[in-house]
Amino acid sequence: MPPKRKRGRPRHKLSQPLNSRKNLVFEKDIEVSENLSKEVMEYICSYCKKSFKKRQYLIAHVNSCGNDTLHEEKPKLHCPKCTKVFVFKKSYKKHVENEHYEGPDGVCCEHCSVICPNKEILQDHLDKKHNSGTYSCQFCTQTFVRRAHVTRHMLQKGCDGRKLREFSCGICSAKFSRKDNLLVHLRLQHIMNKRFQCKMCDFSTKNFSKLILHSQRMHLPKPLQYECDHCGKLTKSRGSLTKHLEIHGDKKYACEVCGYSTYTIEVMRRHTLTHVEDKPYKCSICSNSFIQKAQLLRHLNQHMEFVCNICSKRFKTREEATIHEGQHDPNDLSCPFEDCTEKKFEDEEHQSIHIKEHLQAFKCEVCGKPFEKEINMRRHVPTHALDRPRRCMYCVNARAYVRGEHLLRHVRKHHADVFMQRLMHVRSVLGSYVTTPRVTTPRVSKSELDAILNMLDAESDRIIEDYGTGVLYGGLQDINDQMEIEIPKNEPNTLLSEEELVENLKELLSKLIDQELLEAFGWPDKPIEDILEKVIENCGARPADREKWSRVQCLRENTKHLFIYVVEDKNIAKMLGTHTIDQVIMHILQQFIVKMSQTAPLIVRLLASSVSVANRAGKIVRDIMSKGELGIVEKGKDDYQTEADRSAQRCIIASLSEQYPKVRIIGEEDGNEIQSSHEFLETDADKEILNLECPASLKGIKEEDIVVWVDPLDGTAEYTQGFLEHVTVLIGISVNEKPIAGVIHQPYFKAVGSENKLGRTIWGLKDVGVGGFTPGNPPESLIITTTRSHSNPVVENALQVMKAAQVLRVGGAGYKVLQLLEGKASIYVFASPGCKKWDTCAPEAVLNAAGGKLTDILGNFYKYGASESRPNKTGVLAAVNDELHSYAIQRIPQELKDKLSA
Ligand SMILES: Nc1ncnc2c1ncn2[C@@H]1O[C@H](COP(=O)(O)O)[C@@H](O)[C@H]1OP(=O)(O)O
Ligand SMILES: [Mg+2]
Repeated sequence: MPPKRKRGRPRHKLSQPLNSRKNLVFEKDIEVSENLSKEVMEYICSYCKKSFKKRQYLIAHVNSCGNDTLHEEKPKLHCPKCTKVFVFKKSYKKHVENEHYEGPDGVCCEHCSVICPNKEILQDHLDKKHNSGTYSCQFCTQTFVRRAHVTRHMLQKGCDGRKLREFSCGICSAKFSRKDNLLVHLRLQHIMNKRFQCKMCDFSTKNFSKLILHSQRMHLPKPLQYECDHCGKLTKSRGSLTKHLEIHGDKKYACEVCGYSTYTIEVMRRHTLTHVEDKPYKCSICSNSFIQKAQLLRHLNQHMEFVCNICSKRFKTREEATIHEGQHDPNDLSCPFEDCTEKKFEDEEHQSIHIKEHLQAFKCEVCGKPFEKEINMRRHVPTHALDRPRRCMYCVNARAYVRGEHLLRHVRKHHADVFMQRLMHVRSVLGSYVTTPRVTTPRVSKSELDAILNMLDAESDRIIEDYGTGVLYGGLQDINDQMEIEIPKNEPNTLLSEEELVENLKELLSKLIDQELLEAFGWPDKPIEDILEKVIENCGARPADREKWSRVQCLRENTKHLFIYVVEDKNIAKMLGTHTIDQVIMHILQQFIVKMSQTAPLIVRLLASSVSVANRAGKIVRDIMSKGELGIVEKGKDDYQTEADRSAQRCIIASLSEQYPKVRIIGEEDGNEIQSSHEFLETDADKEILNLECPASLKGIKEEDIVVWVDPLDGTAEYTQGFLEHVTVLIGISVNEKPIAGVIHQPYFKAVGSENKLGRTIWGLKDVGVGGFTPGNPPESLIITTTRSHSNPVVENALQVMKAAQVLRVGGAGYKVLQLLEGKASIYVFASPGCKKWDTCAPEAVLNAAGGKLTDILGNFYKYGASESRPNKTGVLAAVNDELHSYAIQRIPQELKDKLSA
């Protein structure tokens, strides 16, 4: 069928290329009637859009305009009373007569300045300008702008039951509803045999208007374009540019059904139709309807497939498919696809398996999944994309979904209240509100679901905009929801800093992923994000797009994938719905600790707990000092106690006795029976220690065998005098009266390069070794370390006999032993009874584990049983090795030894 002629007056102006002034072609001059003011006329240059009052001015202008392909437009008529412009004189005259009537019997429009000659014309004006869309067909309820359109609609559609007029072509079978269309058809198809030839190329057509279109598209210079200053977009007309500029303003049109907002009213009108079940363009084959005609046409293509039953080749018509099918030989066992190299098959089954492979021609380029229809493959591909996932802002971790329907399914199932509220809103706005809002399984139409999805998208956009892209996690939970979420103990409800996140992820990967695999991916040298991505890719998932997400977002997103694709643990998957990614990470790591602390041997667990508890006590010591209220109490001569001693001891004893109730714990300060205070309870255990391999000799130790000696603040005198680096927290673990493990925590230690971070914890375990510091070789010359605040003539006498190159006078037994361990001194000598079991138990255990030795001045080991007397009456003598220890013992005069043991 020939293409239908477009209705209305032709939009394009006839134009031809011109090479010289001679070739200038003008439309036939308009006869300007006397009563038309010349002021209203103008002649416009179509190249530079300059306007001229007279035609000859325009002709003169053409010479200077410099364009050799000029063409002229018809002069335009400007109405002096309003802003309307006319091309046709007739229209202009009609406009003046009907809308600017000057006679005495004119009727005024109450909405605008128009004056009409009579009521009918006024009614027409009202219909057209002020009552749009109010005329409807009483049979099909379609609405129209004008009354006349209803009549035309009746004639064309036959809604009122009257038989439609039909104009058939007598030569071919073409049928037309309008006589003029039939005449055009006859003229073009059957009478005029002539083809119109393009003068610039070989193109020819029977249809003259097609020739015009062709020459405009192919041979005219690019139409004048208007450029947007904001984004550089080019538009063909000034009007389109004005329209386009709206998008640089606010999204001022909001849909009251779903909250979607946009810049222009046209887009909003189109959007509103998405909420209407009955869309204007209906498919005659199925129940689908569409907003745009192009959508319907695309959809109809899907119905237009006729498939060969043998090779499933597709055809546009049934006839073509049937003819093709007939060409197949039913006994032929070859592949019917022409360009296939596999020709013969053993049997029909093999043949059909092979044919299926041909039919699944569309493969997803990400996962290789085959599809028979390209459209299905296209729908599938975005499931791999993480570019802009939709997010459920009602989950703490803002769970991401690639497909809208999955988000909807999730919200409907897990946030039923939210879903119902949105549904009620949509229905109330659309006027389909149900009287029983609490329907357990409401039937929800597709357009309602689309509206709810739009609302969810708008909500998540708003949140992301408000909070910035850095905060995607933790969205819109109601207070009630938040209360329902049980945050596991020790998991902070806040987001981790980037540094903390990286540290925790490293630990997580080392726990979850096989070491060999990690090393293959570049562990531990490559950045954590690279390794995480490789782990995810290795499991067939696609990592987050680095260009679209920040580093922290990528880390969190990829960790989520790690949990979903790599760990595949049901409980973790469940937790992802209720906790932030950071919380899940912390929870898993905590679980590892709990698991380790349940399975590790008692002595390892106790040491690990002691390290954590000593850290906490150190913080208490610092906090009390920074508050400045030390609460000093004099216990005896040169023996002080502060609030720091008391509080730190309370923390240590409460925390250890809570976890190890049968272990005997003896602290320096009075009140060992101090009640456990939850304020100071520390139940963490150091992970590094929990990972230690416990020697067989220590595995069988029971709680009852253990006595723990606690000096909550060794070097109290120094603490009160400001020699803070001398201060230590000591926890010594003894079994069968011997010190076998110990912790020396230095609350005021400053590591070089990280001066802001205070404190370090040194530990030692028999037959395992020491940790928390870098051991140093003993100094080349003999350096002795001794008391700073508890000296006396006997102590000085013992020092003199050592013939040392240097004597260091520092506070605390713990600090002095540290000096030995770090190679700052080689022997610790204190020939006085002031030290107690809690001062030496931990230092002795650590020194032993490092290969050193601590005894009394006589060379005897102290015993650390619970019933032992507390004071170390015969002084302290410690050295980094046996040799130096023996040397010191030999140097101490017998007279001095006798004096101390007396
Ligand atoms: N005469 C003393 N009276 C009380 N405590 C002493 C005495 N001599 C030593 N100590 C304790 O032994 C530790 C080591 O002694 P010094 O620092 O003199 O070398 C001291 O930190 C101190 O413990 P504390 O400070 O915990 O009271
Ligand atoms: Mg002490």
